[in-house]
Amino acid sequence: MTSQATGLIPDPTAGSLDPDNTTVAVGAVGAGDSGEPAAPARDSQQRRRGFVRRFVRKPVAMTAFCWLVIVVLGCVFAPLLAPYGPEDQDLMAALSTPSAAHPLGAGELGLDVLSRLLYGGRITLLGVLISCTVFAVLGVLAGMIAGFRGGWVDRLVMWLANLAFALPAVIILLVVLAIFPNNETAAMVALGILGAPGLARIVRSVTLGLREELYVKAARLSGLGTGTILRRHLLPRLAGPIIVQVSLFGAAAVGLETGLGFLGLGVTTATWGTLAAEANSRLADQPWLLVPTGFVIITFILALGLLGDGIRDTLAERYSLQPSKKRRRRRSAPADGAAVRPDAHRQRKARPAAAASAAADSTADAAGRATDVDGAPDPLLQVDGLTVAFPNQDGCELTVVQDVSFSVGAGEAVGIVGESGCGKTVTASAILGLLRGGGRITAGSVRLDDTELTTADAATMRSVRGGRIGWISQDPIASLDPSFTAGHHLVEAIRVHRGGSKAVARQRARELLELVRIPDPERMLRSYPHQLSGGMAQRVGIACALACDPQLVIADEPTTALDVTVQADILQLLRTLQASGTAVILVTHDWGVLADLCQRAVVMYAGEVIEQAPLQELIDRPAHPYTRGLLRSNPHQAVRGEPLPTVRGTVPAPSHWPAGCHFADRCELATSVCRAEPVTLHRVSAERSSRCLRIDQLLPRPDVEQVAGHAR
Ligand SMILES: Nc1ncnc2c1ncn2[C@@H]1O[C@H](COP(=O)(O)OP(=O)(O)OP(=O)(O)O)[C@@H](O)[C@H]1O
Repeated sequence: MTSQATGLIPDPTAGSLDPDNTTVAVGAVGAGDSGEPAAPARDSQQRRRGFVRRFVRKPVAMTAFCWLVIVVLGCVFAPLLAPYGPEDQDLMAALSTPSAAHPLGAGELGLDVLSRLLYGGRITLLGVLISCTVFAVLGVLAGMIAGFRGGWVDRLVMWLANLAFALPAVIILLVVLAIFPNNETAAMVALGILGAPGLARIVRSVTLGLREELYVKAARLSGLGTGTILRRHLLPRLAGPIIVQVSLFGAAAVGLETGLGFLGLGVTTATWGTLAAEANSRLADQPWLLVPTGFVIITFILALGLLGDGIRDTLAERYSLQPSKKRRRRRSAPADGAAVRPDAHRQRKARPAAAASAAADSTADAAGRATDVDGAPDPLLQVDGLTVAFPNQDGCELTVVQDVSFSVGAGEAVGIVGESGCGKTVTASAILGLLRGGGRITAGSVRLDDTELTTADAATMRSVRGGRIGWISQDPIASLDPSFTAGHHLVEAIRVHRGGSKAVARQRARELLELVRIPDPERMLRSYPHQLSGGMAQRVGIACALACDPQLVIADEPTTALDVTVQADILQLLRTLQASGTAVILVTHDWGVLADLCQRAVVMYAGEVIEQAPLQELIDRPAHPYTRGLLRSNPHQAVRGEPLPTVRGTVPAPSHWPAGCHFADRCELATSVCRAEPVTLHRVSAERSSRCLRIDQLLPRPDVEQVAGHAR
């Protein structure tokens, strides 16, 4: 079962993955895909500008930043910069305005205002730092875990957050200071804890959105653990809101710390707060004293807010450099189209039957390698009676995929086909153990080679995802984290399973890019997702899926988002991959794509497998009225001037599945027997099975070998 391990990856220097060399040459595709330089070159320049260059162009944020740096450095280096010690007295200069000896004047007993501001700032800023650290660590951790995990963890964290909100913060702080008199650290820690639920709520709501991003799913599918995904893929996207919230909280903490000092509740030594209190007490004698202290406190708070806004805007610009979906689609067309086969479009339009036999022929060797003496493929993947349910709004579980059984032999390509909502993606996700939204496998089993996946622990599943099973997404650009280069994605995917140094992983990444026919791998390693066309991004996605020589690749509508000419190349790549010995599950609702690649098809309808058969047989003689209807309504077979036949009605939602045959309400052959009770999948011949009771109306008698009992 590990046959793919070494033989899978042909020598990249051979120039092409194509086993029969009948199609695209490396140079051709390479030229085509590299024929998209204009936009990437511009994007590349924009990228190089980087965060710092964009930030320094914001005069307000830069001024705020400089002022904060000056104040912080002044406080940190107070022993070096301050002309006097914080308690040094110059009685002759008491309550004086600015002079050469005292640049900001002197307070009671001739204490130098500038020196006390610098020394006092050390205590104030340390308190603010402590408070912000507690606020950020607690808020970010709680928010990310609640948003990412969901379920009871989310409910618990939100319950605690609501509880914290309900507590009167000022009273709690006064209680803390009563327990720890003049202990400002305790007060600032308490302030951080009391503020953290607010940050947690914001982080949670952003995380809830981010966790549904395809690139997060892709990271899980490549085997990354939750901690790594949170740290590497979510935290950078959360940085904007976190920075803004921390800066606002920092400003509030400065205000509170000085307030405590002003009220005499903080430390007794000089802080900005005690200085303000002193100045306030001598307002009638020397009003000037309030000016420097008030100025520093107010401008520091203001600068924190402006800095937060500036950083947030700069981060937002970084992401706004990504093209819109529409632009992505536009870019995927001409860039790749320039050098694809002239007959690509025609091939895509080819009748499924013709393409099916081509697929069968071109992959006969691979399939042959994977068959035993009886001609039955080795079941690399065996799915038995898989049933999946999701919690519905009433808190009950609703079954959305029911009793799904099929197998995939080593090196075999199997297509799962059906209308939207039939359960294809849920089935694929269940195989990978990645059901979102509280979904769970309620019955059945999934076995990969010798590993039972439905009962495997988290560590085993992480090693399976991205290791033994690769995944190719339907939206290649969205599957790549916009914060990272293609090289980073590949190196990450390689190292998570194989470990080793970055240099070795990068070399392997380069080889993988050559393998998927990317003409300038070095440049691609440095490219960000927004710089890629759809076709290029999909090649990178395929390279990621192949990173650890998987036994099986699940491709979820891998060509749906691509231009038709690029589709042909991606399909060719998958065909070649499969011919090299890797099994492929292709999730699709496109017969053309299916026929291009697969030897067998599994047809799903309303959560059930309703038919499975070798592709050519299924196309020639469908054994279920739904398959027949789907094939008739295939747009590739449309006759100009004639309306395209359709299957009337729509797929019923899982909550409205009929008691009997799920297809009965749309079926022209259905009788009362079909509606009476559930219909099981029964064997039609050695390699075929169907869930239809009227099969004798569809197939000639000799084909109907056996119709087993249909009642459950
Ligand atoms: N998180 C979820 N919570 C509840 N129901 C879900 C969830 N995900 C999917 N479903 C339901 O499961 C059923 C199958 O959905 P699935 O996405 O697998 O269909 P599909 O055949 O892959 O469709 P498409 O081709 O549009 O992707 C649908 O009825 C869908 O509403």
